[in-house]
Amino acid sequence: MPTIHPKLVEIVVEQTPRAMIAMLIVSSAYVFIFIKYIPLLILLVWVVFQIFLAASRFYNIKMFKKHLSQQSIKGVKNNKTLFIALNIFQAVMWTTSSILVSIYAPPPFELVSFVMIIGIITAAALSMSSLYKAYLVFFFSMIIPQIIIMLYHGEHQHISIVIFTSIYIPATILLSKAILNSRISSIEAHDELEEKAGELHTLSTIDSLTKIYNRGYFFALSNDILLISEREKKKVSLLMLDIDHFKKINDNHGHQTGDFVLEHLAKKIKKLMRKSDIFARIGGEEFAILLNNTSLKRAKIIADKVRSTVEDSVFSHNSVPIKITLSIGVSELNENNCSIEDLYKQADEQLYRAKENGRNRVFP
Ligand SMILES: Nc1nc2c(ncn2[C@@H]2O[C@H](COP(=O)(O)OP(=O)(O)OP(=O)(O)O)[C@@H](O)[C@H]2O)c(=O)[nH]1
Repeated sequence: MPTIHPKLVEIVVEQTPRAMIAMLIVSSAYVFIFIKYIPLLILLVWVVFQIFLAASRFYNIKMFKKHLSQQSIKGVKNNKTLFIALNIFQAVMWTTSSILVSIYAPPPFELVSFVMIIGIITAAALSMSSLYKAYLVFFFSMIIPQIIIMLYHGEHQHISIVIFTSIYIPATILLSKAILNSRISSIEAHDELEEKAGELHTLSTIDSLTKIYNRGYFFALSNDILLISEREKKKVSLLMLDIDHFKKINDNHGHQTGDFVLEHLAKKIKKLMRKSDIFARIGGEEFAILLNNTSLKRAKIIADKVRSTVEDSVFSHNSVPIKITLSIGVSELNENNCSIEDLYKQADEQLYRAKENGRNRVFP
């Protein structure tokens, strides 16, 4: 059985309170028109039932909303069943109103009552079409008794109305189906747009090989973090990491092995980082880590931990063991290095020194 899109249910939930208010207005108009003819006690009982029904529907909608937000499948299913049951009850109430008119009011008031019911059914197409089956149940529970009442009166004008109603039935069903289809298309378009936006966000922020942040996003994110850290007077450090002699890995084992090493190195380093650290691939075999709330002294300890972990690791690709080392440059946020570009420039210079001093080391 196909499941109904939760957004369709949400539309019904949103529109029902408005439909209920309209229903109470029509009920008041009915009382105002027919108080002259229908005995007060009967009318009072009818009104009490209508109010009870409105309260039950409001309560059901409230629970519907709650279960939707809790994503409770069983709760939503129960609310949907109750929604249909209450609509049938509502149809019974309006049929009763027409029967009362037929009994107590003089002709042609049965026609006034008929027009009122047709108006309710048409307006309900707007609020209920999203739950199409529920609308069909409501539609037929409302229209069939009306046809029977018209046939019961049996005059030429009543038969004429039944003839027009039989044309009106498929037209209204088509109208409600069209409303449903247009809502489904707009929901689908919206979902597709959200999905595309998500994909675009990933493409613009994540490096496709290593699945960590890319250069552009690293600078954008780091800029924001530096602004907050400066305001809160917190220390921030930057590590620039570069694989030593990476070219040799590509040359000796092939580009695919090089890619494998980059991907698994990123995974290994990520495990060593805190959630608040910003880890990114800056380009080629170069990575950066922005360490939040971390002094230069502490950053050097972290850098050396990363360096020694990588030195001790073996990256096995197609049963070929690959060993690599890292050179790491470290810089700290201070009055001379106050932008991410300054921090990056200084860490890059320190990285150059780490390379010059023999590689597989942290500088300073
Ligand atoms: N497999 C693979 N290799 C890459 C990628 N990006 C850059 N490289 C390679 O990384 C190597 C970098 O070489 P170099 O800049 O000479 O640096 P290095 O060999 O690591 O030497 P040092 O940095 O001086 O220790 C080049 O061979 C690039 O082709 C990539 O995405 N995948």
